[in-house]
Amino acid sequence: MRIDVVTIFPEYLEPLKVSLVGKARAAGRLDVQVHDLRDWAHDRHNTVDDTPYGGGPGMVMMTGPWGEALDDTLAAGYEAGAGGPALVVPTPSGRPFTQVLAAELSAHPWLIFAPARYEGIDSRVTAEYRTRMPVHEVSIGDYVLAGGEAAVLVITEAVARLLPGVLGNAQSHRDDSFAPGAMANLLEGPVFTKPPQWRGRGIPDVLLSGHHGKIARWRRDEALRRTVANRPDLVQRCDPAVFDRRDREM
Ligand SMILES: Nc1ccc2ncsc2c1
Repeated sequence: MRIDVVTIFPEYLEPLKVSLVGKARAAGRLDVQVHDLRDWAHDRHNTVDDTPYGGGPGMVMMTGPWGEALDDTLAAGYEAGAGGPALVVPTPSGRPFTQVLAAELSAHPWLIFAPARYEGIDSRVTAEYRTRMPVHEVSIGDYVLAGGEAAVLVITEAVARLLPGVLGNAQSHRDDSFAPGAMANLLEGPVFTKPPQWRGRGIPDVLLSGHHGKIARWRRDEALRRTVANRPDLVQRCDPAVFDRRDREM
């Protein structure tokens, strides 16, 4: 997969050089290119925003720099042999980002991220590029951020870990709270590792029993307990088998 990010804060994307995404880049499974939008703002002040038509607070990112930046980014990607681009626009008014959407995005061979600052990007930009490629407007949640760069980090990590060969232990993403399967829509329960005693706190006996059926049911029960407490909205989406009282692995 190729990822391009066009942003006025390229340094915000430095974390894409470390950890899982950094390793995927080093292994050649992911090619990430970050571009400074101001390189396509040609006035003396490298202006990328202006006041909104119709009035109102804040500033809107202008068509000019974005159009030139996206055209050049597309040309460079095609030149490098990439194909099948999709534009990803992180925005609070976008479709909620979920594991399902992460899987959808991971199916594209090339993602171009256009994180906005200020009040957003002139809507003609997405209208223009919708004629050439899929455009995904994506929200990572209902809170106020200064821009979309943090969302690029979140979306990129969630997508990269779904790419073939990126996760060392294939089991890991099958066990995720939000991955398909019998434990889907259940939050992860408590986890423990050595030492067996820490500040007078031990390990639940069942986890030391070696009884896989009992361990599996305990984990289901604890996951259900946490899901009811923190995400009651997910409970109705759980596989009915999680409520099965028998000691059995699922
Ligand atoms: N403020 C805010 C909230 C969610 C979100 N998702 C992508 S950019 C963004 C910005």
